[in-house]
Amino acid sequence: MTALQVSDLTKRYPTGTEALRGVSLEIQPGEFFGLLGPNGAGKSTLIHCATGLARPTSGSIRIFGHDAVDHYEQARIAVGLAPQDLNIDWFLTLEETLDYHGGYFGMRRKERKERIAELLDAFSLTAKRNDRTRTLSGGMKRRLILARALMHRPKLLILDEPTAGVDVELRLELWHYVQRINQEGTTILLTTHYLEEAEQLCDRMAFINDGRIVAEGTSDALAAQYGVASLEDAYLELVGRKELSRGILAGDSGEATS
Ligand SMILES: Nc1ncnc2c1ncn2[C@@H]1O[C@H](COP(=O)(O)OP(=O)(O)OP(=O)(O)O)[C@@H](O)[C@H]1O
Repeated sequence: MTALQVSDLTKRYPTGTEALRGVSLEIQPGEFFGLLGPNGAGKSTLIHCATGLARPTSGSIRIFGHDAVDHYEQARIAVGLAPQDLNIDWFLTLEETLDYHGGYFGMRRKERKERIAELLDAFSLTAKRNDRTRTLSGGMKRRLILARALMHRPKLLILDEPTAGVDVELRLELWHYVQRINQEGTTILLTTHYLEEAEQLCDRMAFINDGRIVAEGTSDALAAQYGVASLEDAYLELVGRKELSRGILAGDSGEATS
């Protein structure tokens, strides 16, 4: 069964913007799949449609066979979302944050308690379990976001630019965590602006531009499709060299990609 099946999806916002113009995509169980594209390409809109935060104008989305548009409940249970923005309640402790999330997804008290202990340990957060989330460091907040997304044992984890604005050390640490989650069997959809990140983590990826999937495959296949030597060159063919000169492909630590 396909983990995520998006068929001919369109999304027109009330403003008239056509954010998605017939997107079709399939991600297989266990895959680590990257969605790459410039600002405004439609990545967040696609994620919002797949997580029930936005309603597509037309087309269909199935998550492990469950309709994610009209009968969302089963599909929603199969998905964990780690959003780009740190949308945490700053007045809750770490344990409460995970506990409320588990409760929302219908987990029983005993199951929640066990899962919280397991996740706090896996993400090296046990010592902080009774602290309020606002006292955490940036890296700990990112790890908590990941732990919360995994709390209800989703089969598909969606990571929306998980390392945007983080330093190199934390980026490597987060890569390590998400690779392990994938190796343990969770399917992952990652959006990122960092080509190095996509190359390190993803089995396959797709380029999205102006609401359309314009290329799809492994890093090597994408390069071959554009007749260039690397993923970076293929991406530059897609977005044009202007974006690179504005620094969008460079990490926050200042490491340049060309
Ligand atoms: N709620 C909204 N109402 C109207 N237009 C929107 C809304 N959300 C996004 N858009 C528009 O839809 C298009 C796609 O935006 P989207 O946020 O999906 O792109 P993105 O690829 O995630 O970009 P970024 O990399 O900057 O996050 C853009 O033109 C954007 O301005």
